Amino acid sequence: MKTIFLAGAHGKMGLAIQDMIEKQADFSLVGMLTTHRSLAAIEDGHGLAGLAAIFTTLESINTKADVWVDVTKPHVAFANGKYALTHGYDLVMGTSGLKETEVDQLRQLAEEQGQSALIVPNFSITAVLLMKYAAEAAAYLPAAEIIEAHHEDKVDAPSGTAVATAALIAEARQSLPDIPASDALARGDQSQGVPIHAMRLPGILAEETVIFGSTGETLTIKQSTNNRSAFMTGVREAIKNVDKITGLAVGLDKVL
Ligand SMILES: NC(=O)C1=CN([C@@H]2O[C@H](COP(=O)(O)OP(=O)(O)OC[C@H]3O[C@@H](n4cnc5c(N)ncnc54)[C@H](OP(=O)(O)O)[C@@H]3O)[C@@H](O)[C@H]2O)C=CC1
Ligand SMILES: O=C(O)C1=N[C@H](C(=O)O)C[C@H](O)C1
Repeated sequence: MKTIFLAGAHGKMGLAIQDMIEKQADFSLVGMLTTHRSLAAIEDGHGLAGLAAIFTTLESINTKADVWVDVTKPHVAFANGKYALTHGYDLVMGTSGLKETEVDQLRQLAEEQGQSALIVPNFSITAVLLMKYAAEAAAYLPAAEIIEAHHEDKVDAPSGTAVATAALIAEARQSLPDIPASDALARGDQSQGVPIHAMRLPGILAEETVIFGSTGETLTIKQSTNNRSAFMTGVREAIKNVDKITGLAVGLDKVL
């Protein structure tokens, strides 16, 4: 049996994860961190209220679990991750937007505390495959740009998936592309030398396109997520297998 503490339990991902947990015979949700604003949703009957303890601050938590799953917001995720790793939890961090320095600090904490941590930029299998194929292509095609599109509520940009994809491309390519210097804002934000263009629109959940350019040809790799159910197999596998990680790892592929 895996006991789980869910932070961000009444957001869009949190509610979907509660449903997923309820269907697993070997998972038990023991605690949830949420906000005062979300208490209304709980009163309206959303989620597993009554089956797990609900907390609204880190200081008030008085329960323990094997795994802390975080699907909150970028400005609170680092504090949550630190709390989890220093209070006996393994950590599955789904929240995007952590800074590189924060990831480094969480890695150090996981090592010091003997806990396991998995940061998952994207729980969907198509996104995991897109990142794998993009890294393979980058070894032959160094010039690449990323276009990501998300729903209008997403607070961080570029997306965690786009930043992770850029890191994989940067690591895999053997030469640097010749990107002409430009002050034009429309050239996107660069992450590790890979331009990323971000869109936020109603009607879209999450999409990523990577376009590689070469002499007289291009290669386009694209994935689309249309429903949050696409993330749930990945969340389940991350919870089941996070304890196999030593220290901190990034990417769902590390537990698949
Ligand atoms: N790795 C992946 O595959 C995926 C990652 N994500 C990421 O997961 C995160 C959540 O996404 P989503 O569910 O769509 O966003 P939501 O805004 O719907 O949910 C976030 C929830 O966290 C709550 N929250 C805010 N502050 C705290 C806090 N201090 N403690 C506990 N809960 C808090 C929010 O409450 P309130 O509204 O009151 O502020 C809200 O209910 C985002 O960073 C997103 O990028 C999303 C999908 C897939
Ligand atoms: O906020 C979202 O919705 C998503 N966030 C993650 C990201 O930043 O890449 C994963 C997925 O794209 C959905």
